[in-house]
Amino acid sequence: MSKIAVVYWSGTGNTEQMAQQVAAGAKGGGGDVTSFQAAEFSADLMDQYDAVAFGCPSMGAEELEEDEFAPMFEQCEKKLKGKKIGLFGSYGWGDGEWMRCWEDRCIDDEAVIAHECVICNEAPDDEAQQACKDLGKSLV
Ligand SMILES: Cc1cc2nc3c(=O)[nH]c(=O)nc-3n(C[C@H](O)[C@H](O)[C@H](O)COP(=O)(O)O)c2cc1C
Repeated sequence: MSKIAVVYWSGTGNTEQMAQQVAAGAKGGGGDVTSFQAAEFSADLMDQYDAVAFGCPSMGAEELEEDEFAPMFEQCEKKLKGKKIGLFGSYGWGDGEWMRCWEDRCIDDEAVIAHECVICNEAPDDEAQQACKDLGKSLV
C-alpha cells in the first residue's frame, strides 16, 4: 500500500481544512495516510513515504510561513528529487504568487509533481475541497 504523508502549516485553519480533504482523497484512493503539522515533520521522515503532500498558506509577502514550515521544507528539498509530491495552500489578498514560486522551486529540485497545485482564497469552497481530494488521490 502506498504510504502518503500530508504535511501542513495553518495559522487560522484554512490550509488545515484543505489538508483534511487531501488526506481524505488519498485514503479514499487506497493510500496509507499520515498527517503531520509542519513542526512534527522533518527531512529524515521523507524516505518512509512514497509521496508527500505539502500545504502552506501565503504568508509574509508571498512567502512560505517562516518559523516552522520554511525551515522544515528547506531540509526536505534535499530529498525531493524523484519524489512524488503535491502542493496546496490558502491565500488572502494576493494572486497566488507564493505558490508559483514554490512550485518552481520544486521543479528545480526535480520533484515529480503529481497534480496541479491547489490554491484557494481563504476557506476552501466545495470546488477547492474537491480539488484537494483529487490531489490526494493522485498521490496514491
Ligand atoms: C502574517 C500574514 C501574512 C500574509 N501574507 C499574505 C500574502 O503575502 N499574500 C496573500 O495572498 N495572503 C497573505 N495572507 C493571508 C493568508 O494567506 C490567508 O488568510 C490564508 O487563508 C491563511 O491560511 P491559514 O488559515 O491556513 O493560516 C497573510 C496572512 C498573515 C496572517
